Amino acid sequence: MTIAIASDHAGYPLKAVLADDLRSAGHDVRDLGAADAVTSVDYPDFGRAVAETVVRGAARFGVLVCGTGIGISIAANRVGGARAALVHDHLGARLAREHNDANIIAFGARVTGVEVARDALRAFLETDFGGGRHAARVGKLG
Ligand SMILES: O=C(CO)[C@H](O)[C@H](O)COP(=O)(O)O
Repeated sequence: MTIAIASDHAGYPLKAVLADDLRSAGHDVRDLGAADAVTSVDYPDFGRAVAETVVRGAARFGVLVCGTGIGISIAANRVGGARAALVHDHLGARLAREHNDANIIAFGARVTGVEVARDALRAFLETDFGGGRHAARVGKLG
């Protein structure tokens, strides 16, 4: 599937690992930046870019990384139709899909270990939305 990914400078090292994993798994990865870990950039630009790409249907899912994951997920969620979940572990990743139909997963590279993030991303992509009682709730998100 097509997956859009982006980070700021703080998230760049983890983004690079996750993008490699996605390519190895056969996904079409659209890397929207940042270009490196040394040039200081602004996380809202990258959160918005991935969210707009997902919402217009050019990618099925988005992956975002900044230092904490907080700023970049806030930015993504300012785009209507984006449901960005800041995730710290496997269970959160699974439930973000199953309960919230999240279409973007966000990580904090300064707070979440690389292997935890890799495992959480796999769980996110392997889990379908549960529907049922969750559908009306997600509908209320707008
Ligand atoms: O986590 C973040 C936003 O939520 C940013 O990655 C963080 O604020 C960047 O900080 P600095 O410019 O000091 O590297």
